[in-house]
Amino acid sequence: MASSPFSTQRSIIEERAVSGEIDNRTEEDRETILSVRGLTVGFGGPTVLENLDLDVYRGEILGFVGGSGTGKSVLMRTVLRLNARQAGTISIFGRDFDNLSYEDRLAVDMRVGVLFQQGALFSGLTVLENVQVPMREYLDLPKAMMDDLARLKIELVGLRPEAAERYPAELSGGMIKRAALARALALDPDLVFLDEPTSGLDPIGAAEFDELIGRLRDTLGLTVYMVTHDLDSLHAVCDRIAVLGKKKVLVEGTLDKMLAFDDPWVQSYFRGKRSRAIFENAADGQQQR
Ligand SMILES: Nc1ncnc2c1ncn2[C@@H]1O[C@H](COP(=O)(O)OP(=O)(O)OP(=O)(O)O)[C@@H](O)[C@H]1O
Repeated sequence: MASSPFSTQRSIIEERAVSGEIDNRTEEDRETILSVRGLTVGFGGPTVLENLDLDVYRGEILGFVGGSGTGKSVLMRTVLRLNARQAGTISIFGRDFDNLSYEDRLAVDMRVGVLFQQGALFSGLTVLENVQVPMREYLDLPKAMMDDLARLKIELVGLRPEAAERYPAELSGGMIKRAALARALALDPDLVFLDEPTSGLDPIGAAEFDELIGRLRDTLGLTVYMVTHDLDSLHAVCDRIAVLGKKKVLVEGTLDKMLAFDDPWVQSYFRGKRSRAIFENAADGQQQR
């Protein structure tokens, strides 16, 4: 839903609340929004991903982690059809991508937003114009309407209205991430991919960004696929974690499952000094409440 540029954020929230999309569903009735099966990707040499399976469920924030160079970006780019694959199927919104017509692919693309690492804003365009890039690509709207919609998105991500007229070089790191998020939300997507959204932000900026992601998921019913190295983000906003290793999804589930999983990388990542500090502080905070 929500691909119409005419729907306001309020109506989206109301529709989703009425339709029961924003609720606490049990595991059994989770709707799979993205399903990857048997995915193999390589670039001529050894494969980067091999026979990988992954499901992403509607309304969740999935945190995707893994050692450097394990293929997190390759997986995301392959799902977005920016990389070729040697084998495997990708179903999105319940439809196998390989069997879609050109028009259906465009319709699927409109329901997906992407925030690339470093924001990837066009330096020669203002924030407003950057947010309008997907609108120009997919929609045929009068300029005044695109301006209104872009300003709405800019407000939605917590940027001040004046930011609309600024160029990327005039923005702080946190503002760039927010502007890139506004662009990812330009077409009211159902699913957003975020590639290391908090990298390069200071801890306060990163925490604010996490809070924004959580709030957008809660209010818009977004599904979020977030590649991250940020343990704070995993703890603060992710409902589920997936770990990439040995060319596939090594383990997925809750933090408790990660802590119990017998693998050297998973153990050092989730039981390292820094992780212990984050998780123990959080546990103390909960006990004191
Ligand atoms: N277009 C490409 N051509 C050849 N090799 C590639 C290409 N894209 C990625 N790779 C290789 O695939 C492997 C996985 O890269 P990828 O960028 O997905 O890792 P990552 O898990 O995202 O790492 P990081 O956390 O450091 O960003 C690397 O060895 C990389 O060199």
